[in-house]
Amino acid sequence: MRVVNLRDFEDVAREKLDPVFYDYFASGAQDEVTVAANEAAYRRLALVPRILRGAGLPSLATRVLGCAASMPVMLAPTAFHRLAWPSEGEAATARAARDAGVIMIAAMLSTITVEEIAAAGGTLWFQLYVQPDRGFTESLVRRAEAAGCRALVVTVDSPALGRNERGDRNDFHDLPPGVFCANLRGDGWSNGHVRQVVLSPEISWSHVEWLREVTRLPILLKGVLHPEDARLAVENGVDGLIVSNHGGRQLDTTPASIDRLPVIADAVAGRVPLIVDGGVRRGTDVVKALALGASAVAIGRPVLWGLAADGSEGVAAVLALLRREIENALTLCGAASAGDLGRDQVVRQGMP
Ligand SMILES: Cc1cc2nc3c(=O)[nH]c(=O)nc-3n(C[C@H](O)[C@H](O)[C@H](O)COP(=O)(O)O)c2cc1C
Ligand SMILES: CCCCC(=O)C(=O)O
Repeated sequence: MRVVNLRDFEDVAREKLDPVFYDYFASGAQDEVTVAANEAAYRRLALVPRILRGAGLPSLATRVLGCAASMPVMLAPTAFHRLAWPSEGEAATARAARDAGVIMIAAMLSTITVEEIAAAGGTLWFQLYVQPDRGFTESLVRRAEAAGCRALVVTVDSPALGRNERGDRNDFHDLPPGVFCANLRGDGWSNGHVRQVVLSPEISWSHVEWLREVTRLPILLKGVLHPEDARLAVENGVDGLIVSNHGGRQLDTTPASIDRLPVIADAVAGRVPLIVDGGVRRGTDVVKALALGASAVAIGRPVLWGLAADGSEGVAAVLALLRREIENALTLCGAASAGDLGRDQVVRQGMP
């Protein structure tokens, strides 16, 4: 099959993957209402182009929290890349991100260590699930710092694991032999013993305060949907927010993340950069997010589809396709760069 867009990669990946792993990647919580809503919401938004602005070819390069990126797209943290590409896992993803000049947010639940991911040499941020064991959490932060990660992304939408019914039907509750959460096999643990990740409902703002003292890295909160939480985050010294519903994998029936972006942009009023993820599949989706106040978007599943299809080259192809689409959409919008878009260039389809 000839692959011409991001959705085509999902078809290729579905053919290649063990159906149980495919379901793990594709699925969301319960009825998957939010999974569908994330993509549907972009389709309900319409782009209003400006004309005759002589913008020339658009520049996609940007900076987020001091990190240069060749385009306003980053790799969302996703767990268990060796389920998609067993030989190399996240190392293949990291090479593609490096070569494309985009920021990769390495998941704490990666199947090779953060040090091994960092060896690719690209710009890396580290995603953390705060563990009730503060000593262990701090040791993960120190490892991420030492590996050269440039920001800490604290996932805050997971006080418990979402109810994944495809996983239940498939009885998928353990990783296959030889695949494990490499960062959780810490020093002092007997060979082969891997800590269990704990998703704790006790995580609170006090942990954010504590992390603020533990590290000088910029801290982003991932999974913010309420404007009051966005305000509290800024008050608590957080440096950036990821507007996200975890790709519809945590609380089902949450709103589409792109529909929350404007209210959160109003709440933070430019004080910290916003990244949005969930359902971004087209260059036009990226342009809509930028126009509505995002500094960048992040993509989750499309990266996994590229990885499953063709390893590092598959991820590279996904990023190249998206780049071309963003360039095309910006040009057709009359914009010279991401910053050249106005909020007035996005309206609800069917509305004046
Ligand atoms: C298979 C899979 C694993 C994920 N693992 C994590 C994770 O470990 N930590 C995290 O913060 N988010 C995780 N996410 C959520 C993503 O970071 C992101 O929010 C989501 O995938 C964006 O939606 P999209 O897949 O529609 O692009 C995961 C998502 C998927 C699909
Ligand atoms: C225990 C968490 C699993 C990783 C994750 O965040 C996801 O699958 O969405």
